[in-house]
Amino acid sequence: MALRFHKMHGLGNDFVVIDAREQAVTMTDGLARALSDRKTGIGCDQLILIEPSAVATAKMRIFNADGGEVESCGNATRCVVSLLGGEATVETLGGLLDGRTIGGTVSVDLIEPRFDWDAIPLAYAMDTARMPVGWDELTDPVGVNVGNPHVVFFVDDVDAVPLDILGPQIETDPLFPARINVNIAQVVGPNHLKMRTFERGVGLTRACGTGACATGVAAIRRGLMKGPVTIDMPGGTLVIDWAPGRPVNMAGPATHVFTAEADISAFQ
Ligand SMILES: N[C@H](CCC[C@H](N)C(=O)O)C(=O)O
Repeated sequence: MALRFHKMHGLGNDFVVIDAREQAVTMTDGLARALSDRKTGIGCDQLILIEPSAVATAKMRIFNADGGEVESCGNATRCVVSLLGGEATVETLGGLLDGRTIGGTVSVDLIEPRFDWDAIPLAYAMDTARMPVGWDELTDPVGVNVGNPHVVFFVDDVDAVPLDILGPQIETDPLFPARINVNIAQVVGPNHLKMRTFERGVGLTRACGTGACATGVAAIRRGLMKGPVTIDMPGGTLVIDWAPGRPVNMAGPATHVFTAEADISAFQ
């Protein structure tokens, strides 16, 4: 079966984007995992499917590298908005997301963040502004759902944290019944953060759009700063804006690397 796909990325968080409105594609967790594999497949952090929508410009389905379908993906949303002509409403499991292109930057409104323990979700009630939990040097995090679940730890030096070791422990802790995206952040200036993410279902990525949104919201909610917040990740910088009662906004680049066609019958 010939499959046409776009290889894209948002600050190095990379995607295989398949437009299922123009070709018949039956995506399964197994096929998503196989295509995402960097050694035996095409290779990406997330596999993205564009489908028709009755309520938006298009529907976007998101499959992590482990094959699991999830609610939201900020960097991929910018890529899909740019593919759809630079202005679009994108339907996801995490909500309807409005995006527009301003200069070379794609700006997307995610949802209004949710902080209730059972909206993160957590396995039991606790204050999500200062969660009384810890894993080695990572303690006292903020829990927030921006369409998908995130925990945010503030640390003195993000580069000194063994996130490759602590990330998987936290991601799969029973406290998080849907697992969790793990973010660590360091204040490097007024309204300026440096952060790294261990993503649910993927691992360490060069950038995480929803992670940056969750981290910017967490810093503002903690009173560390006000929006807009500049956030530096290993793959580059996003600007996050939010105030209580509003959707969180993320602005940054979307890169279309190439379009190709592949015979994927070996995967079926
Ligand atoms: N790993 C995330 C999905 C992708 C998030 C990230 N790539 C982004 O840009 O938001 C999750 O399981 O919720």
